[in-house]
Amino acid sequence: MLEVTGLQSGYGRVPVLRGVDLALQRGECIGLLGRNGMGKTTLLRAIMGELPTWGGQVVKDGRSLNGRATQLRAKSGIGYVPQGKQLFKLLTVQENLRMGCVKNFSAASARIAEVLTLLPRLVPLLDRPAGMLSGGEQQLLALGRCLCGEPDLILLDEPTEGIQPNICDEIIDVLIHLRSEKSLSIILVEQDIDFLWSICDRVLAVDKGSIAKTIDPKADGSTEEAKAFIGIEG
Ligand SMILES: Nc1ncnc2c1ncn2[C@@H]1O[C@H](COP(=O)(O)OP(=O)(O)OP(=O)(O)O)[C@@H](O)[C@H]1O
Repeated sequence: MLEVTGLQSGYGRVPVLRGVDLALQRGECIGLLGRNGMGKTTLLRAIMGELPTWGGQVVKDGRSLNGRATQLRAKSGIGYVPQGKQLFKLLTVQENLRMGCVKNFSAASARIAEVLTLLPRLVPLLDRPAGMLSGGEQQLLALGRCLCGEPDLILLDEPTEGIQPNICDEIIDVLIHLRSEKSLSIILVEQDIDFLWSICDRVLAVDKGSIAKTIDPKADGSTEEAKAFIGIEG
């Protein structure tokens, strides 16, 4: 469903992605792992069209997305939950969810109701400004807003950063459910190896703007391999 070939991108005139290749099937989850500044966020942003494609191709469901604006990529079924969440802090939870209904605004109420069945913790918070939620609640809202766009592929950038374990578990449960019930495809940037290993079919190790190796989470010694790659002892 997604094929990225030879993708090059960066900031200003500074190259970051130096020819990234990856392919993702429907219902598959791949993780991106790597040390700080290696290009993981840049890769998600380039797939989403927030950064220009300098070389290579991003193809979804057989159609090239090169030259297509972020909004059109969202309409093609890609959802993005950026690091730092980028919520509308002064708008309520309900209004933020409404803003996410990019595919079919006229059916927003029904879609929001559906998303709230997956994220019931947001129900009592619907009238509260997003800026007055806890960090974990904001993360759930960011995921909920993304799901309101009815994506079939979501790009998640460090969803567990700085949040409590119980909310991490809720996020994992929702992702596992959507993957198995709706064949949602996921690209997940995460530093938390347990999280990656709980959900990913493959983990791609990103180094200096390209994919250095592919790790099979089911293989013996794979967590040690991952820790060695990002420089964690033990
Ligand atoms: N807005 C920006 N303008 C210029 N350079 C940037 C910008 N954002 C990131 N960079 C640079 O691009 C490189 C890759 O950054 P990126 O955020 O993709 O790394 P990352 O692998 O996601 O790291 P982290 O784990 O720290 O989030 C880094 O050298 C970074 O300093």
